Amino acid sequence: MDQLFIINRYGEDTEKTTGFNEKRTQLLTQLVTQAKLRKKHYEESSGLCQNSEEQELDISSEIKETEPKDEQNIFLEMPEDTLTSNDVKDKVKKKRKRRDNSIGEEVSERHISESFIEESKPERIISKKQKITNEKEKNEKDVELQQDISKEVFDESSNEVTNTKDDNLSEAFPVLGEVERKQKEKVRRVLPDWLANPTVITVDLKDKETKVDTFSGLDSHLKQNLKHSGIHHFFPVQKVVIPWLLGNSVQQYCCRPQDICVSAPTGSGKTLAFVLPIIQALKSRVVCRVRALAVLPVRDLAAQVYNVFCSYCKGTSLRVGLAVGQKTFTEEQKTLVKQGVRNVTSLVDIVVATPGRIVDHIQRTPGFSLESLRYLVIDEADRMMEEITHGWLAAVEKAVFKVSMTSRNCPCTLENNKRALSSFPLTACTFSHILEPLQKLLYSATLSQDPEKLQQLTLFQPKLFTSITKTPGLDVSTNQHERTGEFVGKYTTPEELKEYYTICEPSIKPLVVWYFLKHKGFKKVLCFTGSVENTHRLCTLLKGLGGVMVQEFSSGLHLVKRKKCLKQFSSGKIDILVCSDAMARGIDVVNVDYVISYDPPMFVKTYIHRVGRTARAGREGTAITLLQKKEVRNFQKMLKSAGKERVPELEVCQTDLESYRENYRAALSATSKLIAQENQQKQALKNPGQKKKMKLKRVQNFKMNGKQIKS
Ligand SMILES: Nc1ncnc2c1ncn2[C@@H]1O[C@H](COP(=O)(O)OP(=O)(O)OP(=O)(O)O)[C@@H](O)[C@H]1O
Repeated sequence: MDQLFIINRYGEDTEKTTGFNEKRTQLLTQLVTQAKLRKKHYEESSGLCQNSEEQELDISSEIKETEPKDEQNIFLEMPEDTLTSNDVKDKVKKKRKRRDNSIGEEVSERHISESFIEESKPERIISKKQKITNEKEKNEKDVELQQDISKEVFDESSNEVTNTKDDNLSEAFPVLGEVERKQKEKVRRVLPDWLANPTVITVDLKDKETKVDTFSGLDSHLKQNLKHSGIHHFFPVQKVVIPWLLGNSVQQYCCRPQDICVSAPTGSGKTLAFVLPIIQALKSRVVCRVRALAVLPVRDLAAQVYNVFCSYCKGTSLRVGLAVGQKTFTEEQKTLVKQGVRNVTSLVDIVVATPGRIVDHIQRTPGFSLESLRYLVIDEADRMMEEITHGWLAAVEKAVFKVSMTSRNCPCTLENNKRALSSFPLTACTFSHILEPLQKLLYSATLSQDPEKLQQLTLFQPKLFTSITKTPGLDVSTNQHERTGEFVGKYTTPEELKEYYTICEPSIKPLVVWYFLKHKGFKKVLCFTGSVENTHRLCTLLKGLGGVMVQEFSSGLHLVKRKKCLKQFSSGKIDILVCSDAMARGIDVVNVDYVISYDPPMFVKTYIHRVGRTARAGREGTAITLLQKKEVRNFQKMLKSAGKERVPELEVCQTDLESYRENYRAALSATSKLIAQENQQKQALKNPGQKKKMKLKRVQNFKMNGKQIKS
């Protein structure tokens, strides 16, 4: 733009200015001689800066002569090349002053560039003028001459720059520090030793090597319960973690057992990997006290784990409690503790809870004690770490270590707690509960390695069990963490999972989902949307399209209804369950064949948990993500960050879709009307006046209908 402007400006000015050609020729001749002089001068390489300044001032005074009368206006708009001689002088002075004040590497850099600017200013003006003359053919010769000069001068200038840098500048301006800028090396994450050197488990769920019958360490009633549940072989994560925990279950009087973190793919049987060893370790307890606490992020997950504990505790005297806020607080209190005449006793050995509710009981349920807690299970550990800021773990630990942290781990320090013990009669039982150490067991399919978050968990000598699959092309080398900064098998997905993406415009996404069901015959589909609103809208639209059994699954549904819904889905009565991400984590829905991500997941963890609802326990499963064309790159990038190969595209035949378009349009308009009506009703319910009117209307309708029925 500048250049264009100058050309125009000079073009106009030259026409206005008389005798321009003569002056230009004079100027050019002057420049040739100056350039030659300078060349000579540079060769001698002395007094360079002074020289250039003089020349600059000479030339700028020449320029002033050629400038138009309307100087002020032009000054406002003009680039600095065309300033008047006084301005140029001022500028040169200012620059020199600034330059003198500056230090370090900046000094030398700025000086080099400024000296270049100073030297080349007149030449640049000339080269711009040259363009004007180029337009006018009569000055062709001048142009050629001028080009030669410019080239010569430019060559000299560049020579000068290097020369200046080498010789004169270093003398004139002392260079402090290095001029060269080194490229910063990327900061590489160094994992703590326990994350960098985990126990690696190869997850092959089809491996039938470890039979339940021959597995040592578990009681016969547990084995019976396993068989009742149709489990005859242990999955790899169970095969490794259960014996390790059982080995630790024997009380160690002088040392606290290591805490563990288990990272294994979705549906690989992590729940039984803590349920079985806990039951086995506690089954011979004498006094009923809370000895195991499993904390899960949401009510449904807690209820699921509670059911697993209950079914495997059959045949033992162990009792399990649930604290998730499903019942009223008083009702829940009654299931956890019993108020006696003189004291309060625990009614449960194992408690499954959500973080908020357990804190409530610690604070408000008299006699609810965690002082005997032996196992603290943190399932969906990465999600639970996010909740830690709410202080649930601190509250639990405070309740656990009420006696004193050291006395729990080492009897040698009991001396220090004489005062605490003096209020109790000393029995074997008193000592046993004090000596029970606490062990934290963390489980997740997407375990976080954020040191800050892990730090908050206050793990004791943690040990990591991680899983890898035998997928070809997967990097499973033991020093992988050195290159990627992540522990081996951080985001492992089931081997049986097939992943695809489908490109489609947002406007036809519902049609594509319907097409999969109706045209491709997909059954037992879980469809994830990004919000509860989208869930409702899609569900209504699919119902409108007809021909498929659709059900909405959201946190708005009552727990009983949700259970019923899942049952119907597993038995095949429902073709597609539309849900939000509330359902993505941990929920074990039997027989999900397809997972469709209607709205693409925002985070890789969300993706892993969503697709993990299928291909569970060694079954086959398919996951399809609906994407716009522009989203594909980011999606692939996200999966790459999880160590996955490129996911292939599943194309939808457009001509097949076309045949359903008419039907789709009708369903769309019906859906928007329906949703508008629903919104109106919701608004009306918010307004008390309207609420009364609607109630009256309903009563009237009811009376009318009653009369009609009677007649
Ligand atoms: N050894 C086994 N043999 C057959 N099925 C098993 C075995 N162990 C667990 N299962 C079944 O596998 C399914 C998934 O188990 P589980 O819910 O424990 O997985 P998970 O690893 O916790 O998954 P997520 O990370 O999604 O919570 C359950 O239905 C469970 O009954």
